[in-house]
Amino acid sequence: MRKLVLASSSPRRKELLAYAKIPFTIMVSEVDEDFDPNKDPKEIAQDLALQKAKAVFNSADLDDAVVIGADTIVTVDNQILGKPKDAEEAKNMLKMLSGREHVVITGVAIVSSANSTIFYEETKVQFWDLTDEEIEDYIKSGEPFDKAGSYGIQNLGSILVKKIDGDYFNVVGLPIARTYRELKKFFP
Ligand SMILES: Cc1cn([C@H]2C[C@H](O)[C@@H](COP(=O)(O)OP(=O)(O)OP(=O)(O)O)O2)c(=O)[nH]c1=O
Repeated sequence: MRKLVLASSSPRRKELLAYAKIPFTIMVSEVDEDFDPNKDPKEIAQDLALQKAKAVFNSADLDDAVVIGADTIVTVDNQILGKPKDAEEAKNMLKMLSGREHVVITGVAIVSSANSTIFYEETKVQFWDLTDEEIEDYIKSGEPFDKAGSYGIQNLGSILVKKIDGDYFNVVGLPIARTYRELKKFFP
């Protein structure tokens, strides 16, 4: 049986991939997540996903394995919001997102020795108007810091969200239904 490897340190991705009931192991390789902000966000998310998957694929004797990597970014006003560096940046991001719609893009790369697949999913998310106090309280919870756009829809961040259009799991970090369909092609 071919081995599936998740190239991710994200506990959310581990949980979501487990839903598909395909056994997998986790291996993580350091990838410098710098990107050119002038590039198309869809390309950035897919490029970073591919870099993560390739870094793991090339780091060990994984010739027969299938490696999956993903990257999630938030875009609003043609700006790309990654993970906040500090509370100030988290505050600025949440202020930008308050009362309006933004787009969450997750790029996914599935790499094997014979062939690879790269795709993305996008989900529109609309936030309620947020008061300064709500933003401060949310930052104090610590939740924004390891998340693109400074929020996590799956926990306390759920109370910021008015509406979503698209795959919920894509926002959390892995569009699992589409990913499952693509993965099945590697495990006929
Ligand atoms: C918008 C949003 C993002 N996120 C998370 C998903 C990703 O883990 C993170 C974006 O960072 P990523 O760089 O995509 O992933 P990561 O660094 O956490 O993990 P790895 O690179 O090892 O795979 O933001 C949520 O958990 N909930 C949300 O609602």
